[in-house]
Amino acid sequence: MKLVAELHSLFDRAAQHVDGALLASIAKYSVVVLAYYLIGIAVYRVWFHPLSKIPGPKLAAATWLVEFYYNGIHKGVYYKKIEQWHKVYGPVIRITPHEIHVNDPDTYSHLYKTNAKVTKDPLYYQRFAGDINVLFFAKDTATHRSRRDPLNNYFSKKSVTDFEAVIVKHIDRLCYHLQRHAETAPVGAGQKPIDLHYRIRCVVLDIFSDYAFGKSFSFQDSSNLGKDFFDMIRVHMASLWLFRMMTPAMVYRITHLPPFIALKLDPSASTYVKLKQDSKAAIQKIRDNPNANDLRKENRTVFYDMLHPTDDDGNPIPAKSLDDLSDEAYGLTVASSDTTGNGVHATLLGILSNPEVHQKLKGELKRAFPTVQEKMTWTKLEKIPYMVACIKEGLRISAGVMGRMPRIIEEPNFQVLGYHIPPGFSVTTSNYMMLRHEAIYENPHDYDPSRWLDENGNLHTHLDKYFVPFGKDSRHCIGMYLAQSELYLCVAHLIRRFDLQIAEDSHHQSVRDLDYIDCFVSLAKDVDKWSLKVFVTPTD
Ligand code: HEM
Repeated sequence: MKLVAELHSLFDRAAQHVDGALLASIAKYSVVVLAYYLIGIAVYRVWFHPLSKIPGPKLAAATWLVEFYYNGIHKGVYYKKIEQWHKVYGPVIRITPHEIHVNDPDTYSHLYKTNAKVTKDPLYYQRFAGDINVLFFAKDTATHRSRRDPLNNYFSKKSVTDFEAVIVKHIDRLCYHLQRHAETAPVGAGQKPIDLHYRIRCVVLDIFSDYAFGKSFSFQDSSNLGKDFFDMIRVHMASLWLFRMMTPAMVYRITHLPPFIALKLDPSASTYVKLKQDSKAAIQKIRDNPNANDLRKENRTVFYDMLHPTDDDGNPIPAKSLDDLSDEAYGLTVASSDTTGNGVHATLLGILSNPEVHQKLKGELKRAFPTVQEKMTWTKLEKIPYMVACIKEGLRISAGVMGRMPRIIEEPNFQVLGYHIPPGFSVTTSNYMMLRHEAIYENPHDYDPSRWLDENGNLHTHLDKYFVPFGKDSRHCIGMYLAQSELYLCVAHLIRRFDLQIAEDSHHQSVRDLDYIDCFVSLAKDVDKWSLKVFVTPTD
């Protein structure tokens, strides 16, 4: 009451004359009012909020600043903090004022099933990119379906298999560069190691750009191996945690500034601006191609189909604008790059740092493909149990999406391990924790393909229920077949065609050393420490 009376007298005085002392008083009282307001909100969130009974650190329940501290300031380490909190507070914890994190395999299956009554949490997803018209960020089920349906067919297993020749063409290019490197000098007689870090990621992007636009970025043959692009993703992803503190409208405006303003404010945004401009130009070219309607099936691209969408009965429906399509292109390019790149990286590192695994896989590949000229296909590779086990283990360790995948609950009676979660609040688990859960995997941080095999060397299926690198619900990865075919073919070609030997000055000597950033896609935490340097000898 005293405060209210003082504010009254303050406004009375303000009405009579404005002077410096008065302004200072206004500022002082504004700060006091704001402080009371913030304390009030924090008290409400911690003790009176519908989620107040959920265990967890009080500070994280009171404010989003805790998440910002670990992810924004300490560069994406919140997932590690959450993992520690689970050890202290149990499998269900509150990690932001409106979000519950669960570390329990059976809850994962309950939350991420195709018919679950949940939607992606807009507070998490849209705060990062604004309300843009792309698949990844679609909020409600109807919008999501309208964005996913035109793409589904294109990313089916059959479509990816039909595209295999192009995938292999880009992997052959990588093998060509390795062959050339091996010719500089034999191992032990002056050959320097070659770093596969960017080379692997370039293959992935060259394949994706060919798939999406019908024209490859050809990063493998560029002088800096696409480094600008990958650096740009890391800068963009790191800034996302700052965006989360803003409204979607503000984020949209920042990420859609006219290029000349964006470049003035931040010259390092040039790769982002260029990528958006290039993809828009590529899409425009497909649109304006006078022969577009005559394009043969095998020449069609993702964006050809998106420019000519049809409804379920095959009738044409209006296409998205060029700006929206270039946003979609950006989203798909980012979603496909480090996820798959890290998968190949972790799988190779796991194999090469375990001599027994390396020899066994090489032996199996030699048995299935006796000469290096023999054509390897994804279908044939999937028939080799040890190969499948090696890829599964790489996908498990690299986890694709390191951060969480929050879903808003719509069911009125949603229960998680005895806690009631009211509709409208957000529940999440993490693929990283699920794929390294101690109750499911023995020595979960080790690369061990044998965990996927029975005593006769055949694949067993009893862990499949928990194997979720691509998610499980209706929002599961649309690119999962493309990613898997790249992984199988890239790893198999490199292991069958070369003897690769990790150099001692390669930063990582085992998958345990790989350190990631908490985000939509798993990014290398400290990219300078992610070299994968190898000596190369071609095999007969
Ligand atoms: C090893 C590689 C990959 C892994 C492990 C992976 C994993 C995932 C996961 C776990 C999700 C669900 C994310 C969430 O709910 O927040 C997801 C979604 C998605 N992924 Fe992937 N991904 C990979 C490669 C790709 C590729 C190659 C593409 C390119 C087309 C892609 C495009 C997408 C898209 C568009 C979504 C959103 C789908 C939707 O909301 O309907 N991903 N991915």
